Amino acid sequence: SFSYDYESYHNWDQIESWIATIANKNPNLISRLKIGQSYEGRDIYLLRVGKRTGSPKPAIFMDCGIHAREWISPAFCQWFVKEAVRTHGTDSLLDCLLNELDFLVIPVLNVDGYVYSWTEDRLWRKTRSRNFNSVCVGTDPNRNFNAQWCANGSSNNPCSDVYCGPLVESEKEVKAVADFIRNHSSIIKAYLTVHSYSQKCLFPYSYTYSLAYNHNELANLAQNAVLALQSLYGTPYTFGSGSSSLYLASGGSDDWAYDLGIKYSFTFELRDTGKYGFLLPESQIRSTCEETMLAINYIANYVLNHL
Ligand SMILES: NCCCCC[C@@H](C[SeH])C(=O)O
Ligand SMILES: [Zn+2]
Ligand SMILES: [Zn+2]
Ligand SMILES: [Zn+2]
Repeated sequence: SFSYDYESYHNWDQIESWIATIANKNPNLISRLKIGQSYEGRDIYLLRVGKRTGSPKPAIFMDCGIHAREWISPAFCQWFVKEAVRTHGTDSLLDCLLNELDFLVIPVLNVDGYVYSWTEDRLWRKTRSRNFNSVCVGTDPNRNFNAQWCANGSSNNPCSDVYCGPLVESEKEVKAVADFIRNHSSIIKAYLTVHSYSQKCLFPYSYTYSLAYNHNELANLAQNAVLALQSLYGTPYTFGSGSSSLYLASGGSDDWAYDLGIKYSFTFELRDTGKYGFLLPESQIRSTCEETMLAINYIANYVLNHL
């Protein structure tokens, strides 16, 4: 296969050409879709990973790079796709899962923000949409979904890093992913969104302290996913509902997907717990991705057994 360094961070140009190449090289396992365009006109790509068996298969949706500065997130989505290719035909757990499931992977959702974090401001979080009558740029895409939009845990100040935006789904990136999920909600059985940092596995709700209707199931699943993750290097993770184990946050993608009816919905906060924070060294990409694979595979296997 073509050479690509999965243990270093890549700029958008490199990731965009990786997306094209990995799909072209593996036509029986990967197809590339464009689900929309960013505010600044860049393409937003989705990779459908799974074996073509003719019949439509249940799918797990996973997005990376909602927040620009969280570079370990796109690194993980690339790692995941690489592992699907690498283990194809080996009867690995992932290979077996891919007999029955598709993974719908968005390597970088907030492409404009990602580019900006490479070129101008490494710690940028939001989109790069221009705000009417404000000098401040961008909306927090993870406060822009239609889930108790702009309530507690978000701000209506365009200068805030948790600015909810002028309207629900005001961001083209958010609208693109929400439209895609709405249009495929019958096959999407789980929603996963990958962030950093704080080493947590979170599930709904973040917009309220009320418990999700399958809270106990989600808590057990999160606990076991975290145990699987920890089994590799002992990296300590915590888990729980977003509101209880992190903070109140309205307008989130996970809560929105959950209320749409996708009952397995998780937000992963990858390494670390603050030593490097968003600036996780490249030397930790491999171990972070390897341990996270165990959690994702665990959840996927559970979902497959609970369709
Ligand atoms: N729906 C919110 C899930 C919990 C918060 C996740 C973090 C990731 Se940086 C955030 O969006 O503040
Ligand atoms: Zn295979
Ligand atoms: Zn984030
Ligand atoms: Zn985070």
